[in-house]
Amino acid sequence: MLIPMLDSRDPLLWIRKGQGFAGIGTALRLEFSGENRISDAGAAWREIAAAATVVDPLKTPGTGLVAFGAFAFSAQSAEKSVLIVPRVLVGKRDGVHWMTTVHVLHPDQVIPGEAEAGHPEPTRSGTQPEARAEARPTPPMSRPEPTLPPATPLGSEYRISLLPGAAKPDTYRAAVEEAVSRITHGDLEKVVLARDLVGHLPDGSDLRRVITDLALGYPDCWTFAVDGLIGSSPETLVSVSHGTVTARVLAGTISRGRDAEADHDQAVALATSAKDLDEHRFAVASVMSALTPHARTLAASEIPFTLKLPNLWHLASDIEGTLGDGSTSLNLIASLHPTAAVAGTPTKDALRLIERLEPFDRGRYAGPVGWIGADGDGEWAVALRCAQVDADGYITAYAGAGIVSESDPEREFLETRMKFRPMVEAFA
Ligand SMILES: C=C(O[C@@H]1C=C(C(=O)O)C=C[C@H]1O)C(=O)O
Repeated sequence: MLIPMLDSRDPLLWIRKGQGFAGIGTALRLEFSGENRISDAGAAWREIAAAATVVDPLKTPGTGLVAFGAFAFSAQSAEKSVLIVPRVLVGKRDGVHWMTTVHVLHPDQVIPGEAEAGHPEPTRSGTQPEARAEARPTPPMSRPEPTLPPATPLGSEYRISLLPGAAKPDTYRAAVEEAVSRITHGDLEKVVLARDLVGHLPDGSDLRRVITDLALGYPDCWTFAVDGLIGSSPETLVSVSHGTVTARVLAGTISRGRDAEADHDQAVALATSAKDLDEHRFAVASVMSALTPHARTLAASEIPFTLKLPNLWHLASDIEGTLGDGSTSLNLIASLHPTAAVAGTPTKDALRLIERLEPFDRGRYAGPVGWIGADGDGEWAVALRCAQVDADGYITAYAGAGIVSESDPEREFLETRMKFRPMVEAFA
């Protein structure tokens, strides 16, 4: 496992289905803010990648020079958006294991990203599968075996309650009611309204405990930890690999049933709910229109499917295409963010209403979180089912729901409660 190697208070992680990578230490940290935070990051990353000497014999997604990123939802946010290049990255994908070390030769310049392949897993078990040996780079054979960062035992257990923050339950219900009336008046079609829960992490607490719970409990989600933003998101904002672009749009939610039959009925109810299909349609349309100018081919599933998670069902659509304009994954998220799944439709009106009705700064909640490689490929999720843990230990978790004309304040409140479950349980 990668998690035991992480820093206990400042972990860097990107993992799904047991595959992904862990970052240790910081070689480079870049901060961005304001309207152009994502495109500024894209431009900065192009320069860094162009100046770097990368030794990457593996050429697997995530080998070579990689930056983790987390971006604020709003242009007005006080929270910084970041790109972080770890000093050491340990990765695992499709049976290949690697370690990348980064040396910064000049403060304004990152130089070599070296991927060392075929390294044994931290829990050494003797013989190694052949795939790993084959992936080992040949020259220079004389290079010493890289030493993996040590795995350290997890710190003692703790239990933290997350309680309503700036948006109390009644404030939230009132905000939903107001949004429904604005939608009914024709001011906009959909808005996603969130609320917050807060808590405090005692000194010396090991955040790897929370991350382990998330990774084990939500293996099909992207479990991430970037600059204190920790969570397990089911929603792929965009993934780019060798010219192929994919996205998974989620919008429309229902609770799981108590037994198999009730659970099946819930999935059918969701798949046939006019309200949820409406919400979903807006979200797919926003992703399709943002990606279309960059794609040579692009297609979404004909009808959404139901995606089962441990805490709920979602309506989901997968989108796939080929890139036509050489965009990097950061260029694409600059076009995509914020989608109608987390903002609403039309975007500008939805953002204005969020600003007015949510009594807190979303920070990086609902913003893009993920990674980018030197070639621009990368994987980005929408930062959902997450919390920001700041340097003083203050924790803020967020969850929202898409409001359309048929929305009911109590049901939307209960939906946010379901969405909080991963974080509430991981801290409890
Ligand atoms: C806004 C959130 O989730 C988004 C909203 C959904 C909905 O309204 O049904 C479903 C998935 C996400 O796109 C959240 O988890 O906080």
